[in-house]
Amino acid sequence: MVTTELLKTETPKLVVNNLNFFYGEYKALKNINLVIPKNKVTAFIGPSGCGKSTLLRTLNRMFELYPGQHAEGEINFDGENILTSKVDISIMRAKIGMVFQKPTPFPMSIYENIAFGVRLFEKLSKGEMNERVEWALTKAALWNEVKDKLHQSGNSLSGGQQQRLCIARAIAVKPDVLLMDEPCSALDPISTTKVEELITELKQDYTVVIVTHNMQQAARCSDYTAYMYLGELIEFGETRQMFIKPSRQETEDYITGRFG
Ligand SMILES: Nc1ncnc2c1ncn2[C@@H]1O[C@H](COP(=O)(O)OP(=O)(O)OP(=O)(O)O)[C@@H](O)[C@H]1O
Repeated sequence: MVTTELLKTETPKLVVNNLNFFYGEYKALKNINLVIPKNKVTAFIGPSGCGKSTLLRTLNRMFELYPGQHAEGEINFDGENILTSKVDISIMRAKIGMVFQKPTPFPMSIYENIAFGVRLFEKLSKGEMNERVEWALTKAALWNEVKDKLHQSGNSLSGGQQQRLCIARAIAVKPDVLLMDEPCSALDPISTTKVEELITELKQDYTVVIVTHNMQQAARCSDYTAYMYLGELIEFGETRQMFIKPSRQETEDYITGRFG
């Protein structure tokens, strides 16, 4: 129902149909059906262990890096099911980029952190690469802080700057979708505000999906929210609506802190 309403106003970017996910025998996602709208921020919320990160990692097949994990069903990305074996995984992961909970700069310079991934996909001249590095760092609201020290190690930056560097790295390969797994949980309040502002700006160009434990963060940053519990999608809808008047009692109990 919500999906039908949503499709009247939004363009779907990712469409999840009958998705089940298994860690070995354990079924961690149960028949998930969900539409992620284009150029919007969608938040996954729910109590610890409900499957938020699992769902996020399924959206670009990140789980395949680990043995014994598999997904069944469909995840249509601009109409192509990315769970089929025909898909070129490295191209798909460049289109559906990921930012992790802990900032993970590569052990190389700030400049190389950006250029490294770009070189895997494109052959740019030195001048074009310089432009791309500046563009990505500007988009990630980091350029002014690092433009005079591009050849210093990425690890020399503060935690908040490192996380923006990781966002710049993901953006540099020109993805369509950015998946963010609790991107602010290792950051101080000022860095968190910067990254939240950045997320709001990024949706002009990208579709953003964010996992968060922080209700206020979901309310501040997202347009749509999915509430999950025990591997099931309980409710999905407009964030404003869900926080004012959720349609399910379970969602209300979680949002108001009565549960979880
Ligand atoms: N590598 C794994 N092997 C086996 N089970 C796992 C693995 N990772 C997660 N699980 C289980 O899958 C379920 C969903 O976990 P997931 O990490 O997706 O939840 P989450 O909602 O992101 O939790 P949190 O908010 O605590 O990060 C949990 O029951 C968890 O114990």
